[in-house]
Amino acid sequence: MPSPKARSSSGRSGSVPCNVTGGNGRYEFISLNRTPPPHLLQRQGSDPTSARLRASESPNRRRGSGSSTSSTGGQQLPEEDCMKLNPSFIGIALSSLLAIDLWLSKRLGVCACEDSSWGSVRPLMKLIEISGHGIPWLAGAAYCLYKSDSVAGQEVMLNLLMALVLDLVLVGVVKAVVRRRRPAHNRMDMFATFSVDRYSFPSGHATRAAMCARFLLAHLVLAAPLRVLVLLWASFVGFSRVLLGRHNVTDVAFGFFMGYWQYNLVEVLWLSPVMLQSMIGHLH
Ligand SMILES: CC(C)=CCC/C(C)=C/CC/C(C)=C/COP(=O)(O)O
Repeated sequence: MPSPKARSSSGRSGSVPCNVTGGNGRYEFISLNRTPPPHLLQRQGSDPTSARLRASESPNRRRGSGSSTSSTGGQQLPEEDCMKLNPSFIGIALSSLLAIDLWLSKRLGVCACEDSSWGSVRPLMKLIEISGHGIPWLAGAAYCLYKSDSVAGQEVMLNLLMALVLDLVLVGVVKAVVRRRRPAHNRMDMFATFSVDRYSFPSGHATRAAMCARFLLAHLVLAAPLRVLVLLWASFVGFSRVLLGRHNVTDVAFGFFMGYWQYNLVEVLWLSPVMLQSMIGHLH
């Protein structure tokens, strides 16, 4: 492996240096996508330093002038070098978004502990947290299913239960795959968590809030003030995750997005009484 210094300045065979010194001792920058001016090409070939560096190249580098190179006006550019020297626009945009996300989330984590600037409202935030937790929702849906005496009511409650379980599974899978750590300022004092809940992307509370809000609006809640209340509740659940320092903003934003689409999946998988009866029939 050539040293980093040698890699950045070498006039290796088949490649164009990022910068070279001109005759006046100043650096001249040239584009990788353009053919270098003849005086630079000539200097590449004759300069004893660059010749020495070319000679010390690794076999890999030398192979770079073969099939895995891109041609630029007769010059061969190793593709790996092009990628390093020209970081992609998407890469820069993502790193910038991530930096803004971390900065904003840290600033908004004003209830992360009791002595934070809004530490006094932490108990209220934790109450909102519990309202979006999986256990009260699963227990509530199971209780309503048990108490419901109409077929329509049982159908809705059974599908809500199925939606809640689906949400836990999907969020668990994404968390286990992405493995993004929770913000450093978070205190891990949440009640009843799975092992994947040490990861923060996406927010399980946000997915549940978005999915349940859509579910309630579609099947249960009818009066306009209650519909507004449901939407406010879902928004507060998401926002409280960042205020408590549990999540970064992007975890919650993606959680809302995922929960919204999860509801569409629930509609596709909707269990009708006829289907249930045939499933029960198959079991017997
Ligand atoms: C019946 C049964 C196994 C219930 C499990 C319910 C449970 C422990 C859900 C976890 C809910 C939770 C803490 C999610 C994490 O939410 P984030 O917003 O912090 O991702």
